Amino acid sequence: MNDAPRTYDVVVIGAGPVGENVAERTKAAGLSTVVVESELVGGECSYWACMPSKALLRPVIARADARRLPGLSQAAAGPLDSAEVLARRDSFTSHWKDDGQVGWLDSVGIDLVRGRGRLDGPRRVVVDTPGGESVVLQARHAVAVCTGTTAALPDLPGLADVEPWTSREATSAKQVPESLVVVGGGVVAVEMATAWQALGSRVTVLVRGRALLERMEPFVGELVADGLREAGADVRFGVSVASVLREGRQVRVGLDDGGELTADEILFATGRRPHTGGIGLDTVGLADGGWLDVDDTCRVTAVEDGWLYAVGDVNHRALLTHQGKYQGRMAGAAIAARAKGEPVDDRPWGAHVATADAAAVPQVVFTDPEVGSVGLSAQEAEQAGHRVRAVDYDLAQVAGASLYGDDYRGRARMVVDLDRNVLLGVTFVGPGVGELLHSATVAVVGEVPVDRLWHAVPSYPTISEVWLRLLETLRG
Ligand SMILES: Cc1cc2nc3c(=O)[nH]c(=O)nc-3n(C[C@H](O)[C@H](O)[C@H](O)COP(=O)(O)OP(=O)(O)OC[C@H]3O[C@@H](n4cnc5c(N)ncnc54)[C@H](O)[C@@H]3O)c2cc1C
Ligand SMILES: NC(=O)c1ccc[n+]([C@@H]2O[C@H](COP(=O)([O-])OP(=O)(O)OC[C@H]3O[C@@H](n4cnc5c(N)ncnc54)[C@H](O)[C@@H]3O)[C@@H](O)[C@H]2O)c1
Repeated sequence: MNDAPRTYDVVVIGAGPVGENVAERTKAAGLSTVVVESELVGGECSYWACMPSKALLRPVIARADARRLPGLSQAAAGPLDSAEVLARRDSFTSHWKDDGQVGWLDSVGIDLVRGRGRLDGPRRVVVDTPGGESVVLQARHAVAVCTGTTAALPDLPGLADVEPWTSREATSAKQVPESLVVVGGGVVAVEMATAWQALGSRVTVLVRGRALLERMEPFVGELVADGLREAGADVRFGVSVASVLREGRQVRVGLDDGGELTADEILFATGRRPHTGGIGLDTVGLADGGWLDVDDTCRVTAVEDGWLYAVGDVNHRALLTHQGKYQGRMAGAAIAARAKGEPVDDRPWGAHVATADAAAVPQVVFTDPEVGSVGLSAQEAEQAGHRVRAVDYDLAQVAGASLYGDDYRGRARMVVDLDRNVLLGVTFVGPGVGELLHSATVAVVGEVPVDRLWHAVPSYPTISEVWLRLLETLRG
């Protein structure tokens, strides 16, 4: 053990997208900063989540769009070249090598210590390196825990022997299984079912509840389920896995309704758990393995003296890369302000708080049809005590949408706060809506009065004209 501590202003544990952003902000503010990483710099997002999944999905969605256009549909009628799709996916993960991201850390002057970091009392981090050494890091001002999440698996006897797919295998598999069972009805389930079905697997989706994407507006799950079924997937609701057994190359899956399935692989897309086990939380008075509660500057509320921050997935505010990076920018700025004795602007929407986490989290789901949503659903808004009106519009009635593809199907909803005359949430479902979402995010975050939205004129003939139709529907 190398006991002599190396002292930095800021120590960041975990170099995923969020840890990188915290470090970038504190370093840019003139604070010496070190990041600790146990696997690959860039984190889950770069190698086993956002990037590989979207690289798999992009050709799937492009082909689906092409198939809706006479003159092009014939050319897009054939199967995807799965080898080419997987090869392009591999290039987007830099073949699971992090040299590029390490080069970026070097270029901005952030130090990297490879190994598993753990807290060892206030402001002190011990890193167990791959070479068996221990490196001690002492923070003058702050430690930021940015260790993310791992897949949560259900407690099924014999599950480990089956070697199930998690999001890691679903995004990095080198071959297309002939058949795949997907368990879960969340974002990972619907995106990965979309990808592997299009790449040639026979996909069965097992949803224990009654809908897909349950946290979104109810019509979202219905349209995504229709899309999956039309693509050939078998989507079943109200069914859970009761047993699993690997027999040769097949997995035998017993269902709680007495049914049985066999498939080459089974993917559990059943949520996430925090990557906080064994990272020394107990040495600073916190429970091992839990989510970390933070204030709006991402400072851990239960720790004295305010030196510990938890940023990104690990604080459970919004499990999304863009939202975690936003938290990273805010927390990094707050750490720097506090270190320099400067005022911290922690009023809502201030320079040092992640206010949007509660009011305006945007998310795009890359299925066919795509989904884009921001802010509160109508049900969430009502439960929060707002007096709201949900305004719906059939996207097929928008000229730009019908030009986008024949037999266009989609829907839009805006949730209007009737007392303040602003939008609390917006949801779009339909081909090509992902790039539309930021207009809604700006409207919600900016609390743009509905009367002023009338002056934001959408270009003709784009899908964005749905904004005008929603306003007309609201006015009656
Ligand atoms: C299949 C899938 C697809 C997704 N797609 C999207 C998407 O399209 N858009 C989107 O916004 N979000 C997406 N997400 C969510 C996104 O991946 C996460 O929100 C994001 O990765 C969180 O970033 P993070 O930095 O908090 O954590 P992570 O990316 O998990 O990074 C944490 C890092 O900490 C390291 N670490 C952990 N423990 C230690 C330790 N003790 N010492 C040192 N290092 C440690 C890990 O090795 C890792 O590198 C997806 C998730 C999945 C599973
Ligand atoms: N495009 C994107 O933005 C994107 C893509 C993928 C993932 N993500 C993020 O990653 C996070 C994780 O996604 P996820 O889909 O793994 O989690 P999730 O929480 O969104 O969905 C989990 C699903 O599994 C089901 N489930 C949980 N336990 C189960 C069990 N024991 N048996 C059967 N079903 C069970 C739940 O009912 C739910 O349908 C999400 O918060 C999401 O925001 C984002």
